[in-house]
Amino acid sequence: MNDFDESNPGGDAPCFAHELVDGQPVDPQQWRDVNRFRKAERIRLLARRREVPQARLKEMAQQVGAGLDKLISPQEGMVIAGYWPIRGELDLRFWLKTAHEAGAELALPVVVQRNAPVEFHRWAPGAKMNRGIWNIPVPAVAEPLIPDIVLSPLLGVDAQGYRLGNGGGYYDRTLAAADPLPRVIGVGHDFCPIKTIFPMHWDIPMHQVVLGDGSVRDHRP
Ligand SMILES: Nc1nc2c(c(=O)[nH]1)N(C=O)[C@@H](CNc1ccc(C(=O)N[C@@H](CCC(=O)O)C(=O)O)cc1)CN2
Ligand SMILES: Nc1ncnc2c1ncn2[C@@H]1O[C@H](COP(=O)(O)OP(=O)(O)OP(=O)(O)O)[C@@H](O)[C@H]1O
Repeated sequence: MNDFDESNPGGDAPCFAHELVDGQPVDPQQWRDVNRFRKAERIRLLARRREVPQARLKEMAQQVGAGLDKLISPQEGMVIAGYWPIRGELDLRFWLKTAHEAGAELALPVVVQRNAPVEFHRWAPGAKMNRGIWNIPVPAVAEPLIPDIVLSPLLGVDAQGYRLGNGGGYYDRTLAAADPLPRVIGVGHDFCPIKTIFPMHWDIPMHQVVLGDGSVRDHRP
């Protein structure tokens, strides 16, 4: 396109070859490049996870639990969303159980519709579960709750606190629709950090991140 072409003083028609995400234009070529990078990183990090022995996964979960203890004082009236571990994610159900015993209410993410925000449904340790989309276990009784705190499982996290997840955009959509924004605490393995995920306008940085080496990072107030 040449806006200064004298034979075409009005300039070319503006380029509408943009896709809209959340009502905002996204340059398709940039998104293609970023998507390719994220895909490769997901594959690398998932492979890395698969190499971790069970005993080390347990150790890392304990470390994350200790980190969460420094950040959160579970109490009555507090709603904490955890997750049911899949694909080598850290199993923090022991920590959730303690939080529940301290009076906090718990919830798990449920994909109720593809490419839409997730809902958080009430859960307690031992509750009856069903298989949801992608076979992820979800509470058999669907009682939506609004969490104050969301523990968000990471595949990767960048230096600014942006999350690389499974690639469905579920947490991003959920947080974009949430008002007020809950406190989002990313949790993951010690090898999750990457330099940048090349954040796009819909990516929302997490408040804090706790990793399997016991580290706790603050990213936003
Ligand atoms: N434990 C846990 N529960 C969770 C999440 C999570 O990351 N961890 N989610 C956090 O978002 C939601 C589920 N997100 C998911 C996103 C994509 C895929 C998935 O399998 N994607 C396919 C390709 C995409 C497709 O088929 O449409 C794949 O990876 O092969 C699975 C879960 C809700 N529950
Ligand atoms: N707020 C939003 N509204 C509409 N689409 C969105 C929104 N947020 C993300 N998406 C879409 O979701 C897709 C995946 O996004 P992204 O790569 O950030 O996934 P992710 O955060 O790794 O996945 P997940 O949250 O499921 O673990 C992108 O194609 C993006 O366009």
